Order: sequence, then C-alpha cells, then structure tokens
Amino acid sequence: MSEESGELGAKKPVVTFLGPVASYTHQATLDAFPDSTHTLTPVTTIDDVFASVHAGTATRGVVPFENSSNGSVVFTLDLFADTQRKYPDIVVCAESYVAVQHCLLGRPHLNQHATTPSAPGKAADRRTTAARTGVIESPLSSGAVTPTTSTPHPQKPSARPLADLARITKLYSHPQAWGQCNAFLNTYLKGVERQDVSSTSRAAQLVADDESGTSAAVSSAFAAEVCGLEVLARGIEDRADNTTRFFVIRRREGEEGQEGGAHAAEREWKTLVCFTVDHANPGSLAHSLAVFEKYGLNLTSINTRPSGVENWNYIFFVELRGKREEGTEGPVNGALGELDAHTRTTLPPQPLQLPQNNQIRIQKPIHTLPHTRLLVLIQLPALHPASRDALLEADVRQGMDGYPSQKHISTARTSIYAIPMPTQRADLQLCIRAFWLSFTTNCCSSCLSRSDSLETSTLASALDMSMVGGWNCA
Ligand SMILES: O=C(O)C(=O)C[C@]1(C(=O)O)C=C[C@@H](O)C=C1
Repeated sequence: MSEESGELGAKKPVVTFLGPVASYTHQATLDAFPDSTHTLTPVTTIDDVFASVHAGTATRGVVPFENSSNGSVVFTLDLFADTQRKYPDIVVCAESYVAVQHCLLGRPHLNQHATTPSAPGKAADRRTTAARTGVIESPLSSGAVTPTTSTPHPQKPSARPLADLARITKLYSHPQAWGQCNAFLNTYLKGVERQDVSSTSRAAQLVADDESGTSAAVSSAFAAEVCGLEVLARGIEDRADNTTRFFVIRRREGEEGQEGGAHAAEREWKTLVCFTVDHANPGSLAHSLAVFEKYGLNLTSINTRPSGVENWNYIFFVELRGKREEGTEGPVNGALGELDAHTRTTLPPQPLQLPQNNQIRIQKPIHTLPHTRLLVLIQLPALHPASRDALLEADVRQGMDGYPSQKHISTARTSIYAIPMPTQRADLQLCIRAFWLSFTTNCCSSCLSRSDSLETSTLASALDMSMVGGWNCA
C-alpha cells in the first residue's frame, strides 16, 4: 500500500523520510510535500527510505544528498551506486534545499539539575574549573584557538555557548553534521567523545533519554522543541550559508507526479548519471566526460565512490543540466547513447572466459536472487564474431514472487536469448551490461520496441540503468 486514508477517507500518498520527526530531512519533506495532502512517514535509515519506495509502501521518499560545506552524503551515493542490485528501479525525480542551522542541545537546566557522574580527563577538569569560578575559562569562553604548525590559521567559531558546557562528556549526531561544525566543536568541546547516530533528530532523542544530563546533540532548534531540550548554543555551523540538498526518489516505472509544479516543462532540468569505466584503459574517464561537452551539456557535479569490487576502481556520478526526452531525441539521450560506448554499467565486473561457440560462460553468479542463479546480460566487443548478440543464461526455478510469470520461467538449467548491442569501441573488451532478471523465452531485437512484453520492459530498464534520475530544478 502506498496510500493511506486521510481524515475524510481520501487516500493520501505516503512519503517516507529519514527520521525520526524533526530531522533536517523531515524539514525538506515538509517543504516538498504538504502534510495536508500527504502522509509523511519517518523511517530509521536512508536505506529504509529506498526500501519503502522500492517495495511500493511509499510513492516518494526523501533522502539527503549533499551538504554545501561538508560534501556528499556517502550513504545515499552508495545506495544509488547499488552494487548489490537491491534498488535497480529507484530514480531521482526532484530536489529540495534546506538551510541548515545547527544547535547544540542538552537536557534543560543542565547546570542546576543534572547529576554529575565522575568523568575522566579534560571534561572533568573543565567541570572543576567552571564549578569553582562560575565561568568557563578561556579558550572555552573566548573562542580563541591556538595556532599550530599544521593549522597556522585555525577557524574561529562564529557562535558562543549559551550555557556551561563543562559537564558534556559525550556528543551525538549524524556523521554529516560533525564536519559542518568543526570550529565550534574543536574549540568548545575538543576531545569530547562523539557518537555517530542515524540522524540529528535521533541524536536529540538520545540526549533527551540520557538522565545523566552529560550528553549533548548537534541537531536543530526544531528537534529541541520536539524533544524538550535546551539550546546550549545556536548557529554552530562553520558557514552561515550552510545548506543541504535533498533528493526526492520514486520508482522508475512509478506514477509521475507534479514535481516541479505546473510550469515544470519550462524550467531547468537536471539529470544524474552513474557509471564506471575501464580503469585499465588510459583516457577512458576523459573520453566519457568529453561526450557531455560534445552534446553541450553543462556538468554541475561529479562524485566518486569505491566500486566495491576492486580496490581503487570507482563509480562516477555525474550531474548535468538537461532533461532526457521521451524516445531517443535530445542531447541527454545522445550523450547517454554515446556514453555507453565508453563506460561500463555500475555493476561489478566478474571473471569471464572469452566466448566460445558463440556463448559466454560466467564463472560465478553475479547477482543472486532467491531461487535464481546466473542472471547475466553481456555486451561483446564489436569485432567478435558474436558481437551482435548478448547472451543471457538463466537457471530459474518456478514460482518466484514478483518475477516473470510462470510461463516465462523454466526449470531448465539454461535458457538463452540474444539481443543486438553493438559497441563502437573494439578496445572495450567484455562489458557487463546488466543482470538482474532472466527469462527463458527467445527474444530478438524487435522485442526491445514492443512495450507490452515483460521481457521488453525489463530489458529496457536494464539497458537504462546508467540513468539514475532526471528532475526539475527550481
Ligand atoms: O540527520 C539529519 O537530520 C538529516 O536529515 C541528515 C543530514 C545529512 O545526512 O546530511 C541532513 C542535513 C544535515 O546536513 C545533517 C544531516
């Protein structure tokens, strides 16, 4: 179910977000989806957001993608890279920006009421000093930072504590937040233990639950209100213009929404593409990027993540201004078509034997689904005798839920079909293209244009997999 009944019984589409309530992702979600018309549902992790959209329990999901000062949210990138083929059908359909002003939150009336457990080291020293003098000593109060050889010009925090922080011995936050508040944390809470948690609002919850009163959270003023915490410092981010960008995700084949509003067509669009290249081939990344220039497409960001397959091999994420048109027209389609000749999909290369007798044997299953082995689609080099065919070998047992209906499934160990996938580059030897479903029926190139067949749509989305999403940007 991706819809829930509202007060008047009307179905409201479900939107999931990284929770709990009062996370920055919640704020982004409220900006994009009014809660009067949507059921906004917090989930625990970014992975859970992807899973709910993939499973269809939510029609949309909202995830953090990038912070202006601390960079990419690697959890989200890894889910888009999807080397495990968990979420092949998830695409981006919109983006949203939230100005992130972090606060340090603690239990209320920290000085008067909190119990004081024995704490070792600097925090205990600071407590003793503060208790004796009633003020927090320099540099804790002045914000002065001692220059060192490695950091001759240390950044000065722009915010000062509003309360005594001497008793704080533990900090909770989302890992993204630490790097946005370096100056404040390194000045006023240097050496205090930091614990990563799933979100800043989860951090606030943990502090609210900590009866000792010795922990604090880097979180939002909104979370302070929701959890009944005191703001011990406000605006502790390094940069006043600190902003996080969020993506709205949906299923590739899902219902298209009103993202971008009524005038979306006239507005600018962005597209996110992910791919990997042949790392042994000099210039392969440069060739790939040159394709975008050739089609006049302006790149707005590039990210990499480890391929997860081989050390020092990477998956590249390229964002560009432009919209993928229906069909094959337009510069984005043109560039993606050519990009195919220079790239591999983001799926892990696996050991292959060279094709013999026009067949390819795969040494081991690349991706395993329940009751399924060997789900493989392969692109062959242009000059190879079998170059016009990609062979799919399947070993599928009957009765898989959610996969091709029984008439498409064979208990036979092998079933093969071929589709032409000419490559323009002979030097790209074997290029694994896609593997996540398998069929027993024979299929030819014309199937690709028959939108009514299961094979066709599945193949089409497999071929489309280097496209992570396209959305309207404000
Ligand atoms: O922890 C939260 O509140 C989030 O929504 C996650 C997140 C992120 O991953 O970037 C969002 C905004 C801030 O940059 C810090 C954390």
